[in-house]
Amino acid sequence: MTAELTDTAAPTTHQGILDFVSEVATMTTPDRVYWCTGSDEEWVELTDALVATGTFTRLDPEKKPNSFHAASDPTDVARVEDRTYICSVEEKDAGPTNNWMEPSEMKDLMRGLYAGCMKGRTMYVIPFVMGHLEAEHPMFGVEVTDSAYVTASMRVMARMGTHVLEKMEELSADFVPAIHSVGMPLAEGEADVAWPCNDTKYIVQFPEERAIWSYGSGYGGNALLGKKCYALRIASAIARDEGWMAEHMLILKLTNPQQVTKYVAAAFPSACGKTNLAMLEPTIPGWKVEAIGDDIAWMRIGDDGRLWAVNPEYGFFGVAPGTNEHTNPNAMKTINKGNSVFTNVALTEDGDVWWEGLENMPARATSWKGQPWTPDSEELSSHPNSRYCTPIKQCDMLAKEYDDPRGVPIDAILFGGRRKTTIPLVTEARDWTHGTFMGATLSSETTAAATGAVGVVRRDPMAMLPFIGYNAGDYFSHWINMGKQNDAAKMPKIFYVNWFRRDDEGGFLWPGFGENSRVLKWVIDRLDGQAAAVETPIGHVPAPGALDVEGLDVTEDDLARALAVDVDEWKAEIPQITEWFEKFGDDLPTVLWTELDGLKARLGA
Ligand SMILES: Nc1nc2c(ncn2[C@@H]2O[C@H](COP(=O)(O)OP(=O)(O)OP(=O)(O)O)[C@@H](O)[C@H]2O)c(=O)[nH]1
Ligand SMILES: O=C([O-])CC(=O)C(=O)O
Ligand SMILES: [Mn+2]
Repeated sequence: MTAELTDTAAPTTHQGILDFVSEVATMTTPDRVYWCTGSDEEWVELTDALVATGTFTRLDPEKKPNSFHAASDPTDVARVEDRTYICSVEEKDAGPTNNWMEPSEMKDLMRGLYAGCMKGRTMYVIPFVMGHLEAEHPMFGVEVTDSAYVTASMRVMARMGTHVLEKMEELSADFVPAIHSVGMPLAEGEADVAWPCNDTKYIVQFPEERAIWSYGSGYGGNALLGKKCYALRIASAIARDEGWMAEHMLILKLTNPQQVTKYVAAAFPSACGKTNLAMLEPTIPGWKVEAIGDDIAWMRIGDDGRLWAVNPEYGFFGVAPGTNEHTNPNAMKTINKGNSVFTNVALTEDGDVWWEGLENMPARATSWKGQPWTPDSEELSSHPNSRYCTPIKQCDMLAKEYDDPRGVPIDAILFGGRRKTTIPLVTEARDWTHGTFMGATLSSETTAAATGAVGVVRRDPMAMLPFIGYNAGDYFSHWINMGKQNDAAKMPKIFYVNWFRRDDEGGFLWPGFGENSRVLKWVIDRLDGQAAAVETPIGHVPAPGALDVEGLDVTEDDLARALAVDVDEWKAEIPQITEWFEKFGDDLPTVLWTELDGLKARLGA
């Protein structure tokens, strides 16, 4: 580490922060403590140091200015859901979908792991705020980490630095203390490796205490603790207590040819299309999409009784493979401006990055594993969960409302998953409770965003399965109550979409990406009753001819199959939903059983 980034004296009088930092330093014994400022000089020093240790490779500034390639340890590539715990005081408060351990037992165990774990390293102190610093109740955090990579990434993903620390001091603010260590202390004189980590991993949330302890991984949601750990797991517990919602949702602004504006939030599981939808380029003339968020939405009832959403993040942590000028031109423009970190993609000979699905396949490259790669190689050049980390402000199509601490009033919520069968392109819920049923029974094939088997259908309620920071049965009740306690007419309408239905040969029935604007149009037109729908056992679907398919290159047969409600496929779903609901015992709101009974009756099941 360069001389500049060493032992900065504590730049705050906030006693809670001072105590937290000194307690962690005493436990983990770093060689140095560095308080992050968020300055440009700090970025230069951090990234220079990361280049010096071999973690970063600087990309050609002509292609990607001020940008870097990183390759993780091949065992540390995604969120580790089996190592993720909700350590509530009572086991039942973690519910049947979370791993649990008694908090003091977990703390004893982790204190053992943390003891001396930062030896030989610098401990970075990152004061950050999720959401706006000017919010009515700013949501502060302090992450301490022994990873310069995490520090550089947190600078992109969250508002952080001296101005945040000063505000915390001014308000004597509460904050979420978040401890992160890669779990690889260095002995005297021992050389570091490019991606330190530990085979033992724990990603732990203490929901009552509002604290996060993470150990052993340097990757993504395991390590950038403002994201999944705070803005979803801890925030969902806070939101339940305070009557708001923390959801795994993109937020977009949609403007129609008559300049009428609507706001849509959408919950899809990891690697199921949130970033792509948030940055969509409509294929239908006169329509415009602007992005507000691509992963997380915090939603509160406003004075007007509507549900207002903000994106608490400051950057995009997007899936690289599949991203290209056709599927997501706006992501390409954003990353091409530079100031980005690319992890686990291929490095080309001319100092750029490449991944599967990107244009201009190189004749030779270095794979994410550091091996020579050519188009004939059997292995992929990039890990399927490789990511770009890029500042949100670089996105030209970011809506101006992103900067408004009040957020935007949501008109429609979409749930969606990755299903080869059964789930039609789009279905409208009858009401909020039915929409909650759709969300609670959401299913999707697993992806590479988490370790474990890929392509297995699992229930992923509201796309929050790995992120609900408390009992999922109580979470469903909270959803139901949000509808009951507020003016139903002002709550968003709920829809269920599936871009991933397949034909018999395994091809997608629906072209997706920009063409999804046609579905958004139907959704928006439904809000004021302009688009026709037919009632089916599972909800309202577009009436024949109601979906705008002008100029769309899809056969009538494929379109019909994408939209079809197949009663037999749905009957097969019933035992799975029943089994899923039974997991929650008495904690499942009875109205969800009533919804299931209604569905069964309508299907004749
Ligand atoms: N077939 C098809 N694939 C899509 C569509 N939208 C996105 N994808 C693919 O799905 C993968 C993940 O898309 P993202 O938009 O990054 O997913 P995400 O939900 O933001 O993922 P996380 O960042 O993990 O939360 C990429 O490989 C995309 O190319 C679509 O409409 N149709
Ligand atoms: O958390 C991560 O590592 C990446 C992400 O956005 C997700 O998995 O939903
Ligand atoms: Mn995500």
